[in-house]
Amino acid sequence: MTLIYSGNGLNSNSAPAVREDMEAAVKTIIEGLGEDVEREGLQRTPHRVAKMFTELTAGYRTDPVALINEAIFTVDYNEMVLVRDIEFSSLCEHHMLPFWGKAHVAYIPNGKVIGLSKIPRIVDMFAKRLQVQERLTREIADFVAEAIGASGVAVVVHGAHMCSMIRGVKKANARMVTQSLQGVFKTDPQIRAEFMGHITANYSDE
Ligand SMILES: Nc1nc2c(ncn2[C@@H]2O[C@H](COP(=O)(O)OP(=O)(O)OP(=O)(O)O)[C@@H](O)[C@H]2O)c(=O)[nH]1
Ligand SMILES: [Zn+2]
Repeated sequence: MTLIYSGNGLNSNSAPAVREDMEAAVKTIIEGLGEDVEREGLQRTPHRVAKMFTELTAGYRTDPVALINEAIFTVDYNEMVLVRDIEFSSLCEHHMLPFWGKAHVAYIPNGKVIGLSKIPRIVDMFAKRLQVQERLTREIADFVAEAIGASGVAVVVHGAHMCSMIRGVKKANARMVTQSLQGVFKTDPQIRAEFMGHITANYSDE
């Protein structure tokens, strides 16, 4: 299997060492705020922040082949598969502030299905990077499409962006909705309508 998004081969489970130059950069920011970097509460903050950003960008170090772990199965099923309400958090690439929300990922198989848990793992691999919501949405769809050769893929993402909630335009209630519709989801209005119906439905187990 060839995958378009190759990781750098590192295993995302082993936390990488925190770079000292990142800590120094955080220290510079704290000093720029006029704070005393040596006071007790701030002494380890450069280390904590560098470690935090490394954790929040673990997707750069996720190996996509290890993620899928060959969990692609031949199944005689050619109807929609949908995993909805996948919570995610990411960092906006403009401000490095969080954005978070839910992703809904559907596909129509073409002979192959993918392990259920792999869909949220794919969402996380692309969310844990510096992102814009549009690219996140597109990358999830492209990856699923290529991994299983689906007849169609649909991804809808709802996001709340802290950078426009607590600063700047300060619209705490505004939400961004993005979508990537590929294959039959783009060409067949009925399949698209079924998908939209499933992601807006209230199921009794919720
Ligand atoms: N399209 C898109 N824009 C985003 C996303 N996250 C943040 N932004 C926007 O990126 C833009 C950056 O605009 P700039 O004018 O360069 O930055 P700024 O001066 O901080 O802008 P304001 O947020 O308007 O104060 C802002 O409009 C943000 O709302 C995203 O996921 N997608
Ligand atoms: Zn932002």
